[in-house]
Amino acid sequence: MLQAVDLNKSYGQYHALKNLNLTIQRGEIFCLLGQNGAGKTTTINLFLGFINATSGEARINGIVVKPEQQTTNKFLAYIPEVVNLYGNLSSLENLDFFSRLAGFRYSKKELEFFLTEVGLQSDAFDKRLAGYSKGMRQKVGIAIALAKNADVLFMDEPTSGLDPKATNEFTTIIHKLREEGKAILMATHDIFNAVNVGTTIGIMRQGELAHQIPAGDLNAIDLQKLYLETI
Ligand SMILES: Nc1ncnc2c1ncn2[C@@H]1O[C@H](COP(=O)(O)OP(=O)(O)OP(=O)(O)O)[C@@H](O)[C@H]1O
Repeated sequence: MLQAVDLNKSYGQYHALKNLNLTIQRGEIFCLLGQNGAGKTTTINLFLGFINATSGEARINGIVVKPEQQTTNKFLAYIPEVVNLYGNLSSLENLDFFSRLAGFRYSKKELEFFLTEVGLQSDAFDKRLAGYSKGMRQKVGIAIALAKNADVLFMDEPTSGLDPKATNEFTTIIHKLREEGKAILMATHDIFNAVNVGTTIGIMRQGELAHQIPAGDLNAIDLQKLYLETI
Protein backbone atom coordinates (compact mmCIF):
# COMPACT_ATOMS: atom_id res chain seq x y z
CA MET A 1 0.00 0.00 0.00
CA LEU A 2 2.78 2.42 0.99
CA GLN A 3 6.34 1.79 -0.04
CA ALA A 4 9.69 3.57 -0.08
CA VAL A 5 12.30 2.02 -2.35
CA ASP A 6 15.89 3.26 -2.01
CA LEU A 7 14.43 6.71 -1.38
CA ASN A 8 16.89 9.61 -1.11
CA LYS A 9 16.59 13.35 -0.66
CA SER A 10 19.55 15.70 -0.77
CA TYR A 11 19.82 19.45 -0.50
CA GLY A 12 23.12 20.19 -2.23
CA GLN A 13 25.73 18.16 -0.36
CA TYR A 14 23.37 17.55 2.58
CA HIS A 15 21.60 14.17 2.70
CA ALA A 16 18.30 14.72 4.49
CA LEU A 17 17.13 11.16 3.69
CA LYS A 18 19.43 8.26 2.93
CA ASN A 19 18.30 5.13 1.13
CA LEU A 20 14.98 4.62 2.87
CA ASN A 21 13.26 1.27 2.36
CA LEU A 22 9.98 0.53 4.09
CA THR A 23 6.58 -0.98 3.44
CA ILE A 24 3.35 -0.15 5.26
CA GLN A 25 0.38 -2.44 4.59
CA ARG A 26 -3.33 -1.93 5.21
CA GLY A 27 -4.07 -1.90 8.93
CA GLU A 28 -0.50 -0.94 9.80
CA ILE A 29 0.48 2.14 11.77
CA PHE A 30 4.11 3.05 11.28
CA CYS A 31 5.41 5.50 13.88
CA LEU A 32 8.58 7.34 12.94
CA LEU A 33 10.65 8.59 15.86
CA GLY A 34 13.86 10.59 15.71
CA GLN A 35 15.50 13.81 16.84
CA ASN A 36 14.75 17.16 15.24
CA GLY A 37 16.19 17.10 11.75
CA ALA A 38 16.38 13.28 11.54
CA GLY A 39 14.32 13.18 8.33
CA LYS A 40 10.78 12.35 9.47
CA THR A 41 9.01 15.26 7.79
CA THR A 42 11.16 14.84 4.69
CA THR A 43 9.89 11.24 4.44
CA ILE A 44 6.26 12.34 4.76
CA ASN A 45 6.76 15.22 2.30
CA LEU A 46 8.15 12.81 -0.31
CA PHE A 47 5.06 10.58 -0.01
CA LEU A 48 2.78 13.59 -0.17
CA GLY A 49 4.53 14.81 -3.31
CA PHE A 50 5.40 18.13 -1.67
CA ILE A 51 9.03 17.65 -2.71
CA ASN A 52 10.86 15.67 -5.41
CA ALA A 53 13.05 12.70 -4.51
CA THR A 54 16.72 12.95 -5.46
CA SER A 55 16.62 9.23 -6.27
CA GLY A 56 14.50 6.17 -5.49
CA GLU A 57 10.73 5.92 -5.33
CA ALA A 58 7.87 6.64 -2.94
CA ARG A 59 4.86 4.51 -3.95
CA ILE A 60 1.24 4.62 -2.88
CA ASN A 61 -0.98 1.73 -3.93
CA GLY A 62 1.79 0.72 -6.30
CA ILE A 63 1.87 4.09 -8.07
CA VAL A 64 5.05 6.15 -7.95
CA VAL A 65 4.49 9.57 -6.37
CA LYS A 66 5.22 12.30 -8.91
CA PRO A 67 4.70 15.82 -7.55
CA GLU A 68 3.86 17.29 -10.95
CA GLN A 69 1.16 14.67 -11.72
CA GLN A 70 -0.63 14.33 -8.36
CA THR A 71 -2.03 10.93 -9.37
CA THR A 72 -1.61 9.54 -5.86
CA ASN A 73 -3.44 12.43 -4.12
CA LYS A 74 -6.82 10.70 -4.29
CA PHE A 75 -5.58 7.85 -2.09
CA LEU A 76 -4.16 9.93 0.72
CA ALA A 77 -4.98 12.41 3.43
CA TYR A 78 -2.59 14.57 5.41
CA ILE A 79 -3.24 15.67 8.96
CA PRO A 80 -0.62 18.27 9.90
CA GLU A 81 0.36 19.16 13.45
CA VAL A 82 -2.07 22.06 13.42
CA VAL A 83 -5.16 21.38 11.33
CA ASN A 84 -5.91 24.68 9.60
CA LEU A 85 -9.44 24.79 8.27
CA TYR A 86 -11.86 27.66 7.77
CA GLY A 87 -12.32 29.23 11.20
CA ASN A 88 -15.51 31.04 10.28
CA LEU A 89 -17.19 27.84 9.04
CA SER A 90 -18.57 25.08 11.25
CA SER A 91 -17.15 21.55 11.22
CA LEU A 92 -20.11 20.41 9.11
CA GLU A 93 -19.47 23.21 6.60
CA ASN A 94 -15.71 22.53 6.50
CA LEU A 95 -16.32 18.82 6.01
CA ASP A 96 -18.87 19.49 3.26
CA PHE A 97 -16.48 21.91 1.52
CA PHE A 98 -13.43 19.62 1.59
CA SER A 99 -15.47 16.54 0.63
CA ARG A 100 -16.81 18.36 -2.45
CA LEU A 101 -13.28 19.48 -3.30
CA ALA A 102 -12.28 15.79 -3.33
CA GLY A 103 -15.29 14.97 -5.53
CA PHE A 104 -17.69 13.61 -2.88
CA ARG A 105 -21.16 14.98 -2.07
CA TYR A 106 -22.75 13.86 1.19
CA SER A 107 -26.07 14.49 2.89
CA LYS A 108 -26.07 16.26 6.26
CA LYS A 109 -26.70 12.91 7.93
CA GLU A 110 -23.68 11.37 6.25
CA LEU A 111 -21.46 14.32 7.22
CA GLU A 112 -22.68 13.99 10.80
CA PHE A 113 -21.81 10.30 10.68
CA PHE A 114 -18.16 11.06 9.83
CA LEU A 115 -17.90 13.60 12.65
CA THR A 116 -19.47 11.13 15.08
CA GLU A 117 -17.05 8.41 13.90
CA VAL A 118 -14.09 10.52 15.03
CA GLY A 119 -15.70 11.29 18.38
CA LEU A 120 -16.61 14.96 17.91
CA GLN A 121 -19.44 15.96 20.26
CA SER A 122 -22.64 16.65 18.34
CA ASP A 123 -23.17 20.04 20.01
CA ALA A 124 -19.99 21.24 18.24
CA PHE A 125 -21.10 20.31 14.71
CA ASP A 126 -22.68 23.70 13.95
CA LYS A 127 -20.19 25.84 15.87
CA ARG A 128 -17.53 27.90 14.13
CA LEU A 129 -14.16 26.17 14.03
CA ALA A 130 -12.42 29.28 15.37
CA GLY A 131 -13.52 28.26 18.86
CA TYR A 132 -12.34 24.64 18.60
CA SER A 133 -9.48 23.16 20.63
CA LYS A 134 -6.49 21.58 18.89
CA GLY A 135 -7.89 18.08 19.54
CA MET A 136 -11.29 19.01 18.09
CA ARG A 137 -9.66 20.45 14.94
CA GLN A 138 -7.67 17.26 14.58
CA LYS A 139 -10.88 15.23 14.74
CA VAL A 140 -12.33 17.31 11.90
CA GLY A 141 -9.11 16.71 9.92
CA ILE A 142 -9.49 12.95 10.38
CA ALA A 143 -13.21 13.16 9.49
CA ILE A 144 -12.19 14.81 6.20
CA ALA A 145 -9.79 11.91 5.57
CA LEU A 146 -12.67 9.45 6.15
CA ALA A 147 -15.05 11.42 3.92
CA LYS A 148 -12.38 11.46 1.21
CA ASN A 149 -12.21 7.68 1.59
CA ALA A 150 -8.42 7.94 1.86
CA ASP A 151 -6.60 4.59 2.14
CA VAL A 152 -3.45 6.15 3.49
CA LEU A 153 -3.09 8.77 6.21
CA PHE A 154 -0.02 10.85 7.00
CA MET A 155 0.25 12.57 10.34
CA ASP A 156 2.92 14.92 11.63
CA GLU A 157 3.26 15.16 15.43
CA PRO A 158 -0.42 14.32 16.00
CA THR A 159 -0.26 14.29 19.81
CA SER A 160 1.96 17.33 20.27
CA GLY A 161 0.15 19.84 22.48
CA LEU A 162 -2.81 17.54 23.18
CA ASP A 163 -3.83 17.03 26.81
CA PRO A 164 -3.96 13.42 28.14
CA LYS A 165 -7.71 13.09 27.53
CA ALA A 166 -7.41 14.33 23.93
CA THR A 167 -4.40 12.03 23.40
CA ASN A 168 -6.45 9.12 24.70
CA GLU A 169 -9.31 10.01 22.32
CA PHE A 170 -6.79 10.22 19.49
CA THR A 171 -5.53 6.71 20.37
CA THR A 172 -9.10 5.37 20.21
CA ILE A 173 -9.62 6.92 16.75
CA ILE A 174 -6.33 5.49 15.46
CA HIS A 175 -7.23 2.00 16.65
CA LYS A 176 -10.53 2.29 14.80
CA LEU A 177 -8.78 3.45 11.61
CA ARG A 178 -6.42 0.51 11.86
CA GLU A 179 -9.38 -1.88 12.13
CA GLU A 180 -10.87 -0.24 9.04
CA GLY A 181 -7.70 -1.13 7.15
CA LYS A 182 -6.13 2.30 6.75
CA ALA A 183 -2.36 2.50 6.41
CA ILE A 184 -0.90 5.27 8.55
CA LEU A 185 2.53 6.88 8.63
CA MET A 186 3.02 9.09 11.64
CA ALA A 187 5.99 11.24 12.66
CA THR A 188 6.09 11.71 16.40
CA HIS A 189 8.23 12.53 19.44
CA ASP A 190 5.75 10.79 21.74
CA ILE A 191 7.33 7.45 22.64
CA PHE A 192 4.47 6.39 24.90
CA ASN A 193 1.84 7.06 22.24
CA ALA A 194 3.97 5.36 19.55
CA VAL A 195 3.94 2.15 21.61
CA ASN A 196 0.20 2.55 22.22
CA VAL A 197 -0.93 3.09 18.64
CA GLY A 198 1.91 1.80 16.44
CA THR A 199 2.15 -1.58 14.83
CA THR A 200 5.72 -0.80 13.76
CA ILE A 201 8.17 1.70 15.23
CA GLY A 202 10.96 3.23 13.19
CA ILE A 203 13.82 5.22 14.70
CA MET A 204 15.57 7.67 12.37
CA ARG A 205 19.05 9.04 12.85
CA GLN A 206 20.63 11.61 10.53
CA GLY A 207 18.45 10.71 7.56
CA GLU A 208 18.69 6.94 8.04
CA LEU A 209 16.11 4.49 9.33
CA ALA A 210 18.35 3.01 12.03
CA HIS A 211 15.75 0.63 13.53
CA GLN A 212 12.44 -0.85 12.45
CA ILE A 213 10.75 -2.86 15.21
CA PRO A 214 7.31 -4.49 15.62
CA ALA A 215 5.60 -2.42 18.35
CA GLY A 216 4.50 -5.55 20.23
CA ASP A 217 8.15 -6.38 20.95
CA LEU A 218 8.66 -3.29 23.11
CA ASN A 219 7.21 -1.43 26.05
CA ALA A 220 7.66 2.33 26.40
CA ILE A 221 10.69 1.99 28.72
CA ASP A 222 12.49 -0.41 26.34
CA LEU A 223 11.72 1.89 23.44
CA GLN A 224 12.97 4.97 25.27
CA LYS A 225 16.21 3.14 26.06
CA LEU A 226 16.68 2.05 22.45
CA TYR A 227 15.81 5.54 21.23
CA LEU A 228 18.38 7.19 23.49
CA GLU A 229 21.05 4.67 22.47
CA THR A 230 20.27 5.28 18.80
CA ILE A 231 20.12 9.04 18.39
N1 LIG B 1 14.42 22.99 1.94
C1 LIG B 1 15.47 22.56 2.64
N2 LIG B 1 16.71 22.98 2.38
C2 LIG B 1 17.78 22.53 3.07
N3 LIG B 1 17.71 21.65 4.09
C3 LIG B 1 16.49 21.20 4.41
C4 LIG B 1 15.30 21.62 3.71
N4 LIG B 1 14.23 20.98 4.26
C5 LIG B 1 14.73 20.21 5.25
N5 LIG B 1 16.07 20.34 5.34
C6 LIG B 1 16.96 19.66 6.29
O1 LIG B 1 16.72 18.27 6.23
C7 LIG B 1 16.89 17.68 7.52
C8 LIG B 1 15.70 16.82 7.85
O2 LIG B 1 14.59 17.66 8.16
P1 LIG B 1 13.16 17.09 8.60
O3 LIG B 1 12.24 18.26 8.64
O4 LIG B 1 12.81 15.95 7.75
O5 LIG B 1 13.45 16.58 10.07
P2 LIG B 1 12.43 16.01 11.15
O6 LIG B 1 12.94 14.68 11.58
O7 LIG B 1 11.04 16.07 10.64
O8 LIG B 1 12.60 17.05 12.34
P3 LIG B 1 11.51 17.67 13.38
O9 LIG B 1 11.36 16.65 14.46
O10 LIG B 1 12.19 18.91 13.86
O11 LIG B 1 10.26 17.96 12.62
C9 LIG B 1 17.12 18.84 8.50
O12 LIG B 1 18.48 18.95 8.79
C10 LIG B 1 16.63 20.04 7.73
O13 LIG B 1 17.32 21.21 8.13
